[in-house]
Amino acid sequence: MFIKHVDDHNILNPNLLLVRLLKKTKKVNSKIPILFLLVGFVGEKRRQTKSINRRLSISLLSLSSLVFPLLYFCLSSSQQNKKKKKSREMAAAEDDRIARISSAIRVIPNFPKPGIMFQDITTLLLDPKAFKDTIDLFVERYKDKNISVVAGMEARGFIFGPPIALAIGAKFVPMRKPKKLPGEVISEEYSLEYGTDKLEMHVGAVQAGERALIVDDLIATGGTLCAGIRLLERVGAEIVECACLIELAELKGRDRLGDKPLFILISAV
Ligand SMILES: O=P(O)(O)OC[C@H]1O[C@H](OP(=O)(O)OP(=O)(O)O)[C@H](O)[C@@H]1O
Ligand SMILES: Nc1ncnc2[nH]cnc12
Repeated sequence: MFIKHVDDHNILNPNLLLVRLLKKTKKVNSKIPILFLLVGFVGEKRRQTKSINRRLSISLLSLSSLVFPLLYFCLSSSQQNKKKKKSREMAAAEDDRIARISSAIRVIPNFPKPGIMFQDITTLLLDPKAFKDTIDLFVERYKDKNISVVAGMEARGFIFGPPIALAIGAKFVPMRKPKKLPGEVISEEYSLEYGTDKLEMHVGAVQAGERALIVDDLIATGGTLCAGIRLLERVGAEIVECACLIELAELKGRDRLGDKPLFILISAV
């Protein structure tokens, strides 16, 4: 209502301008412009009733209610622009890291069987920057997630799991192929892209209620990760996420994980 009133007096309406500015950006959401809005409003009310000098000083007050919100608006939008620029730069840096990781992985056709396009991560290990970037990307994602267990699948999960575990302050629990672990074990069988296998975990390595991350180099059919999930759930652990460097998306292993989230860096065909 006061907006219409000021229009009637045919003066520059700071309040109206402020309201338009506020409408333009939902992100300017602070008590400061509202304070100035109130000051302007009170000034406008009083301007109608007082002497010329009083009206002049009150008009100045009203004008300040335009200048300060404008300044505030300019400052906050420049801060928002800086934030947007920073997040664009971070996304670009992440893309660069993923591109480098991806190009460091070698693909060998027909290994170990005809028709298999083997994703060879040993070449990634030869590139210390790409290897470190791989670990860093996982660590950045999991460092504040209150994870106490990183479970790694034999054999290539043993390469990526331990550095992630150390960096996020979690213990590392190996999930091994049969008859490798010396203590009492629980085991789970699973099917692979090329055969069947079994995974085992030491009894007592993980306690009920612990928050676990499962790490492997690659998900193909999802059988290996499913076995890992079953082992951890049998002892009452909570699966926070499964993390793999590579996903063979065509094999739809992700679908076998049910409601367990999967994070991957690279999708391969
Ligand atoms: O999603 P899946 O169909 O279960 O396949 C993925 C698993 O296959 C590979 O390991 P592999 O069993 O070949 O063992 P290795 O690491 O000892 O070579 C890979 O490292 C994963 O662990
Ligand atoms: N295509 C593949 N490359 C590397 N490791 C694998 N494990 C299962 N399928 C694989």
